[in-house]
Amino acid sequence: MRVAVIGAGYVGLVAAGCLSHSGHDVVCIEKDARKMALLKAGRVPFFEEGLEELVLFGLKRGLLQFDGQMEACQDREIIMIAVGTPARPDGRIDLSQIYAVMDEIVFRARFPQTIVMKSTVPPGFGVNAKERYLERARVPLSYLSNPEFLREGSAVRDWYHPDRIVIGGDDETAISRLARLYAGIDAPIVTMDVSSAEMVKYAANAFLATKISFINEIASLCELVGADILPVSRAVGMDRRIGDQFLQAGLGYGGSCFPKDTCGLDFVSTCNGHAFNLLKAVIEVNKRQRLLAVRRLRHVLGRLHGKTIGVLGLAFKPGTDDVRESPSLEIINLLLDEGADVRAYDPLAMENARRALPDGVFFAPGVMEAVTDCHALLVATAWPEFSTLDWAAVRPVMHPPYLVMDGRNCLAAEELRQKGFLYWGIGRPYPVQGETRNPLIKTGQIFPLRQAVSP
Ligand SMILES: NC(=O)c1ccc[n+]([C@@H]2O[C@H](COP(=O)([O-])OP(=O)(O)OC[C@H]3O[C@@H](n4cnc5c(N)ncnc54)[C@H](O)[C@@H]3O)[C@@H](O)[C@H]2O)c1
Ligand SMILES: O=c1ccn([C@@H]2O[C@H](COP(=O)(O)OP(=O)(O)O[C@H]3O[C@H](CO)[C@@H](O)[C@H](O)[C@H]3O)[C@@H](O)[C@H]2O)c(=O)[nH]1
Repeated sequence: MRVAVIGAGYVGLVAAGCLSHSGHDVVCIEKDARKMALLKAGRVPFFEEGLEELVLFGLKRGLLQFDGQMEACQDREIIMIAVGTPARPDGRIDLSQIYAVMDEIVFRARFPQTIVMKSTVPPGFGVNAKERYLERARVPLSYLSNPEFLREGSAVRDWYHPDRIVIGGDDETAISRLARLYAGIDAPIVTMDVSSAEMVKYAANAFLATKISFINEIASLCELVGADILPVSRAVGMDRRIGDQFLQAGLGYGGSCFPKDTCGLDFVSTCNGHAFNLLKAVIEVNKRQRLLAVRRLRHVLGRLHGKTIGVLGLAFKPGTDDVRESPSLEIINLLLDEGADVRAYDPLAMENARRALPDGVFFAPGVMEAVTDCHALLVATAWPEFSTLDWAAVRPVMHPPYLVMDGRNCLAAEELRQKGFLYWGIGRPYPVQGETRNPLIKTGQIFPLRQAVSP
């Protein structure tokens, strides 16, 4: 089929690469000139496992093209929109990129086409869009909601093996056309109305974020009562009704989706007169997890001014170079505010982090350079490179108290303790001998949740 994908970001480029690999004739339209130059040369502007190979393959077979102009979508049966929908500071979703492409599509349409919304847009958007845009078009245009559930770091695999394909719309012909596009993918197709499909996306992300904040709350309780979150979450997750995924306690969720989509859904709720208190608490707990790391460093080291902290991991999760809403970036900013010297390292995300962080951070060329002269280390991203590090070689280059704060519970705690580190994980037993309770976690007192969530 002849397809246009608008936006060559994580979603758009994966869609374009995978669809062309499946034999469709795809043009991917991207307005950023820097990205376009890279793409035309067969290079992917961000790291995503397996994507560059797909792009090169598509270019070579002539089934994938890149274009900087919207004219390129004029002769396509299907137009997929995959531009950004970032959050505004108040939580409202910024739909300006969507409006701009919808305007262009409608203005240029000369024959019936199907518009497929891959971007995450708030429930109700599609219904409004039909009135606002499609009724102005000179030719009949169909509109389908087709939310995307891929994860960064495993995006190509997720594209080919989704749990389900959700299609929202009322035009049966357009739905069948889109289903044919996905013919090579072995997944159930679930159809519904447009607003419901839009809601599925937000509900799924909000639920996954809820699981994370829930387990982080249990982790805090574990520290208070002297329990250990690792066996707790493992055994809780073995209940098939609960499932073992998204139960890893840590510094909280980051990335370009969960933070914006939880706040976006909260905003939609408020606009509709509904106080989604559960979701507000999920968001609040997530904010607290990041601050907890700084409070713990202060608790062990005293004043952070003049102390050297190594931050291992800048990407919001392993397997990506994306630093959008990365917990470690927020923590680094807080550490800098307190006068700490920060040495940072990430196997992939150094360049993006350099652009996002203020001056004053030392970006180490390797992990050993990052840990040298540090009083404390914070592991903020669970890169395998950190769990397999030669920790025996780390201690001699550090200063007392040799604190290792494991923000992702990805290190071998006992081994590190034996090697003379003061190891502290999230929801793990408090490291000071003779103490079972962590004196820092008094959720109700420090973060008066009830006050924070009241409308
Ligand atoms: N990143 C993910 O893992 C993921 C997963 C599922 C859904 N989503 C959703 O998909 C959407 C896209 O996310 P993303 O992470 O791929 O975004 P992104 O910011 O990585 O990419 C968006 C791209 O669209 C381009 N663009 C914007 N306006 C354009 C225009 N008028 N013409 C051509 N190109 C234009 C931008 O330059 C950018 O390259 C968002 O709504 C997001 O919430 C993201
Ligand atoms: O048990 C867990 C699992 C994840 N995380 C954190 O949660 C964040 C998001 O992780 P993940 O969901 O793996 O990454 P994303 O690529 O942001 O993918 C999410 O967001 C996408 C955009 O909407 C959706 O398409 C995906 O289905 C959804 O998983 C990261 O900071 C992780 O460190 C945890 O803290 N604990």
